[in-house]
Amino acid sequence: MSGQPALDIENLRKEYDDVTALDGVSLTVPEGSFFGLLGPNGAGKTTFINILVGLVRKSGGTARVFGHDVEADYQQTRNAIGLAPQEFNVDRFFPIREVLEHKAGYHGIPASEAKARADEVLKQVGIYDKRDTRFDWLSGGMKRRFLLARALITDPDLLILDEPTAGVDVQLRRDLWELVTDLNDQGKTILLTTHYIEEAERLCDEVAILDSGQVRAVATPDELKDRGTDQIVVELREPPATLPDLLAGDDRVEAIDRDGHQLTVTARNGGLVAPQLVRELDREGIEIVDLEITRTSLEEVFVEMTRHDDGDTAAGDAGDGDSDADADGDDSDTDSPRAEQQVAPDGGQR
Ligand SMILES: Nc1ncnc2c1ncn2[C@@H]1O[C@H](COP(=O)(O)OP(=O)(O)OP(=O)(O)O)[C@@H](O)[C@H]1O
Repeated sequence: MSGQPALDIENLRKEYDDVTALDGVSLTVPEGSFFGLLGPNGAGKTTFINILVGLVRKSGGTARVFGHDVEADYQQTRNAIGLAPQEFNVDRFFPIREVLEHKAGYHGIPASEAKARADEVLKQVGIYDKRDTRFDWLSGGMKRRFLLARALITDPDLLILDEPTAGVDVQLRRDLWELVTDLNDQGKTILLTTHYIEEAERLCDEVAILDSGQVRAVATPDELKDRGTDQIVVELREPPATLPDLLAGDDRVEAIDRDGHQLTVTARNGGLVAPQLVRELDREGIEIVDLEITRTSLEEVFVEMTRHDDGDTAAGDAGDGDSDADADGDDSDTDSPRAEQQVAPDGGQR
């Protein structure tokens, strides 16, 4: 335990010519947490990650990883992070165990230990029997597992997973969820970016919603859902022609609509409003036949928060998992990353 937050980000900015990718992002990610970074395409998630791993130089603000400044203390920062990127930027010509050994060597792990470590992480992600296979020959799901193995080779304290389940089938997604949950239980801090809202909801203690380079909210998935509105739909047996004034003065209630025998109440915290509604109807002698509460989904809250004035929302992005990030953020892989600039270990730009 370092005693420092895994991420301590203040007023982080990044401009690419006339595009502002990060517009004053401040965030704290506690050590040991499972933190989600959600945002529509172009929100700035990849830029944020690339700054952490030294692939993109920030334009302003500060970013610290377990207390290490990402630029001044590049090597310590980089050694603390394991990144599983979206793109398959892997050396395709060597057996995957060798790829892992090279990467371990790059991070200063002696050759004698590197092999054992490579075997260990391959077993951990369930592809040990493929150790002598080239990356290109792995199935899509195994490739995702391999990226995770590569991120784990240095036993990092912070694991960054950039769309780890993009394009994988349901079974593998569940396997990967189990794996990363175990890693988090073992003490690793996890930063996850995802388009799958269900994934964030299941896995994350806390999520930040990033939109147009700004943090719109940081909260637990449940807290975010509480910000949305729920619907309480009540079927009444013999309602009077005119209903009494229900839930008067309750500022959680946004609307009450009646359609024949059906009453629909739109309210925040529907689960808490419903008992009051039942009491009031009972007091008025109006019998309830059926009552159903539909909770707002995290996806609805997300769409609402990232809705733009032009009507463009993040909704179309949910689930497509398609992006063009391309870096695992160190020099140990031969394929060059799509970074606009790279920050060298000495803090200069490559
Ligand atoms: N190297 C670059 N040069 C110029 N503009 C860039 C560069 N990289 C990113 N951008 C722009 O910065 C903004 C943020 O992009 P970024 O890739 O960080 O978003 P993202 O949230 O990761 O999106 P996605 O979900 O599609 O991966 C976008 O407008 C993008 O076009």
